[in-house]
Amino acid sequence: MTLQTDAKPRSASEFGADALIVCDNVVRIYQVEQIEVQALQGLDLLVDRGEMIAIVGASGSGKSTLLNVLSGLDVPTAGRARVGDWDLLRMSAADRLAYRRSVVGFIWQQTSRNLLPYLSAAENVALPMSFAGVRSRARTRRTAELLDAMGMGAKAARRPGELSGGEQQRVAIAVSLANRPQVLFADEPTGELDTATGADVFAALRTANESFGTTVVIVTHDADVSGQVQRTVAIRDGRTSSEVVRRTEIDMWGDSAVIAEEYAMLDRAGRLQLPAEYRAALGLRSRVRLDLESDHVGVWPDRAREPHRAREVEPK
Ligand SMILES: Nc1ncnc2c1ncn2[C@@H]1O[C@H](COP(=O)(O)OP(=O)(O)OP(=O)(O)O)[C@@H](O)[C@H]1O
Repeated sequence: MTLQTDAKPRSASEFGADALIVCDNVVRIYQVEQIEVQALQGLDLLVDRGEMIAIVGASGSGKSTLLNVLSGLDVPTAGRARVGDWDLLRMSAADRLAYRRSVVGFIWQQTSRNLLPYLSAAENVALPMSFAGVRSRARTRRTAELLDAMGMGAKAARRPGELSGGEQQRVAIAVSLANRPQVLFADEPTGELDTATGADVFAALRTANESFGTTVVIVTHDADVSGQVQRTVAIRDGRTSSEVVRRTEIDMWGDSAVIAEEYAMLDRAGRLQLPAEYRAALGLRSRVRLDLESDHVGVWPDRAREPHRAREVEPK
């Protein structure tokens, strides 16, 4: 089987050695007739076990491609991608099936795509356990536990067509958790829902994370969702471009406030992308001057390029 390549243990210095999900310089190129489309252009991403994160980005930035790679549906062209001990570039077809069946769970935006319409909610949840050979009594017990946790215990006998969109998504989350996956990937899980129903589905994802210990990765355009997770990773042009990290601070009067800080991503070669608005505001172009201070690095425009300076240094 697949599991991490060579029998060597991961060295502590390896990029993301302790992370559950590691994308290291991942490239995915699609060939459409004679044209190459670079959907992922050297993407780096680390996700720790137990995290719940959101991935955001404009249309075409590579979010779906990344989810397809991480969920084992697609294979990167180059780079390194690992989830737990599974090397996503070297899996055989049989490994891929086992990986998709028991290591990862998936929630699609289209509610109808997550459930079989002719089975009840309980039968939908039990099905992946049947495929995995879980015995009948254990299956029944876990099905009830999951549907209760998702607030769907009372509607276990209903078919998807007899449930609202939000209820279907909550059953879908129960289905995805059936075989105790390490990670749950959700692609716009609240995209088809109104705000209140979306909040219920987000609460169910939080239950999956907090009560079942599942790491949750959500691709979303929904600012409400991305504002409620500890970390939001932004993707631009097939790379991670920035992260917003949120933490709760309690002041001396005991009042808590969520502090959100935005970070730019520094890749392993030390490269950093400055936001376009910063570059425009200071006229930063091809060359900048760096100053190392005791607690930060200053980035300054290239003075030699300013018109009056340029004249001073122009050769006669
Ligand atoms: N199967 C494919 N064949 C060719 N090009 C593709 C394929 N899938 C995606 N692409 C291209 O790769 C780039 C990234 O697409 P991707 O679907 O990952 O973006 P996205 O961020 O998920 O967008 P959206 O938010 O619209 O779903 C786009 O330029 C897209 O046209």
